[in-house]
Amino acid sequence: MNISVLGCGRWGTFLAWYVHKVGHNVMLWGRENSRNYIGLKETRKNDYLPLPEDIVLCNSLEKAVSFAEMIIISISAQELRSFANQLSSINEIDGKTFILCMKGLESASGKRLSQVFGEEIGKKINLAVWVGPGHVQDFVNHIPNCMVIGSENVDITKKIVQEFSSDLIRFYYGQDLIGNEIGAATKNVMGIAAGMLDGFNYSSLKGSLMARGTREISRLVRAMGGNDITIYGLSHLGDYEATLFSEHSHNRKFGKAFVEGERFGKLAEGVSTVRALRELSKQYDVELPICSAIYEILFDDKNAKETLEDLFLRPVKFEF
Ligand SMILES: NC(=O)C1=CN([C@@H]2O[C@H](COP(=O)(O)OP(=O)(O)OC[C@H]3O[C@@H](n4cnc5c(N)ncnc54)[C@H](OP(=O)(O)O)[C@@H]3O)[C@@H](O)[C@H]2O)C=CC1
Ligand SMILES: O=C(CO)COP(=O)(O)O
Repeated sequence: MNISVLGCGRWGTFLAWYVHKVGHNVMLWGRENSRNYIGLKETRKNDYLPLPEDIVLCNSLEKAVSFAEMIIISISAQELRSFANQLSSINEIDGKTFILCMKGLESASGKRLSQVFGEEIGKKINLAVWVGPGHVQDFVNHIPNCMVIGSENVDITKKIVQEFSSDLIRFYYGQDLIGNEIGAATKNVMGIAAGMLDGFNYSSLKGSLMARGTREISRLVRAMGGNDITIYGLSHLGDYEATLFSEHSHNRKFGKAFVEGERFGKLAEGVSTVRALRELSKQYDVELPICSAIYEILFDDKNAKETLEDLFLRPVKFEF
């Protein structure tokens, strides 16, 4: 099958490498002036992997769209609305299958990425999300993982899983798009919290963070009409090792650098997601103590150590 991947950063380039490895013809799109794109064009590699010669690099969106039956998108979540708007003017998108491989929520509205994409595209397309644990560094070293693909159409979910399954990635069919998207986005906020704990030498608290983080996000998912058990699946709890504990996680590194007074320059999606969560917490009247603490530390200039320690001063309550 012909597959295009739109976005040639860390994850997009990996996805192109992966779908090529499982036997597809692949076109990888990047912006003309992108440092990532130019680097790949010049050297056929990036910091993570060598790009096989028969993956076609291209910077025409029209060409990338018309080439493929399935189109994977992996760009920064906050850019999805304007990018989808650009895509919507391309006639050939009708009837194609789009797969969002990103973990975020629109920060101003709290909307899920499939909602944002659907609103802007306004054409008849198939839409799915592909999330769950996995770092490029592990996959290229042949370390397998499990991930989840979900959509509102189970036939589409099954078709994508069939095309992309391999002994490197075992997929599960997602059953709850709300839970999978909220779960994938919010694990990054827990990753930032974990990085802060690491920065304060409080790493032993990450077990508690796992227990209480899943609990508060599952309450949100339920209020939004999703299934709270989804949060204990691959998109959220299943991604904690790769985020809360991994040396590769950008979100964890961001949180650690933040409390150490350093700057972490790479994309940490949890920063924008925590803004979205403030909005969702109000919209659905759900208390999100850990997410609120991270918001106050990042955006209200609250003292990080005191704010995290204040979580211990909350009234005693039943665990579940
Ligand atoms: N296991 C998983 O499912 C993983 C998922 N991810 C997710 O993938 C997404 C991307 O992360 P990552 O690859 O690390 O980020 P990077 O910063 O490495 O890449 C982001 C890419 O988005 C592109 N981009 C940004 N804005 C636009 C725009 N307006 N139009 C077109 N392209 C744009 C950038 O372009 P340019 O090259 O021009 O800068 C860049 O290529 C995130 O949502 C992240 O959470 C990441 C890792 C693992
Ligand atoms: O989603 C990921 C791992 O599954 C990547 O996490 P980071 O963006 O924190 O590196």
